[in-house]
Amino acid sequence: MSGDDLTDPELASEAELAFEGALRPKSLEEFVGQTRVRGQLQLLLTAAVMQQRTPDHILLAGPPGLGKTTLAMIVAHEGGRPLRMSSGPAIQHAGDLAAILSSLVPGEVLFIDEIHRMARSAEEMLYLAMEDFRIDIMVGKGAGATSVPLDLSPFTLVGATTRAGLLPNPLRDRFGFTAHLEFYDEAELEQVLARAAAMLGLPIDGEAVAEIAGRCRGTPRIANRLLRRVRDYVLVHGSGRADGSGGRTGRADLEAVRAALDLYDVDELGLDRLDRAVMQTVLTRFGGGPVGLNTLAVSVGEESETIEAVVEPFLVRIGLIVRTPRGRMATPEAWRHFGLSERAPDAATALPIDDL
Ligand SMILES: Nc1ncnc2c1ncn2[C@@H]1O[C@H](COP(=O)(O)OP(=O)(O)OP(=O)(O)O)[C@@H](O)[C@H]1O
Repeated sequence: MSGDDLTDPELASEAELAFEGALRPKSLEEFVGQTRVRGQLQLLLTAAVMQQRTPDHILLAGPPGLGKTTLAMIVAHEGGRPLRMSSGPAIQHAGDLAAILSSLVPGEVLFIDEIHRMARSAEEMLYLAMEDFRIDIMVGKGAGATSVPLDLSPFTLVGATTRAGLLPNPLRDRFGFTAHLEFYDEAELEQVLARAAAMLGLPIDGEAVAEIAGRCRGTPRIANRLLRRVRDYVLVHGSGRADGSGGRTGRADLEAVRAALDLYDVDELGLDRLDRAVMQTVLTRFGGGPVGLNTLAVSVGEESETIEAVVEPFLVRIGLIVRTPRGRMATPEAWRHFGLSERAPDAATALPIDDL
């Protein structure tokens, strides 16, 4: 994994998936942060148990790596229900969805990740399934085609999306509850990291934990990933102390964290190359903006969906960019962070991307 990939909340290698699986909290109580969402979910799940029915359908919205899959697993686990996992891109025809829905057992939790990427025909089938636990299956073709109703077992749909705005209203309205996951604050990330370090058997200093928490884009997935790189660093070099007194099995200290994260090009705000490229484009090529999303995406050679769902929410959150009706604009803080003084757009004097 390169330095860029290290802070990409969407990427996850197989080894990382196994590692994530081991670190996933299994209950709402163990789940760190998102206090409001946790309270709302707890109420919804408890009420369903008291009424002996399947919980309402749940939509989890928010940037990648904040715990949507983990929460879906918890919904199943807390209710002692089986879990079926699928994803929008895997459902390209209504038939794909019909096959899944018709094989659900009573009370099963169906998790559909990236639900906004499901085929339109499947989406329409889902409306009836969510509302009446029923689907209509088309048999035959052309004039002779007939629709045959099929009853389904009651189930709970947990949909996850990084782009709630892309879901058609009829689908969004059929979820009984929508949870908007927020980036985690540093105290919460410190808890995530301390828990993960303990599970990895990695002794780590408090200030080292705080340093990682400040550089992981408010995202537990990145926090855990950076922690793994720090663990590697300590394993190979010992702790970061100049005198090497940490030894090969040393503690992860502040020096080790700084050395490991600098090695992977993760700066003190957690910005990676793509973030920096976006900021540089806004600042130097467009004089601080406003600049439209598509122009920005083309300028940095990235898909606008990635800029909108992954890069921008974080840059907005840390106050480097604001969204205005006319486009994205850099804040005074952005000019300061990049050591530039505000000036008019001037393509001729734009810095090459590698200068930042
Ligand atoms: N609140 C939390 N407390 C502790 N660990 C967490 C929390 N949220 C997420 N994690 C950790 O972060 C990792 C990523 O979480 P998860 O896969 O649930 O994110 P996601 O939002 O579903 O991401 P994606 O949309 O990319 O699938 C998991 O391994 C989990 O251990």
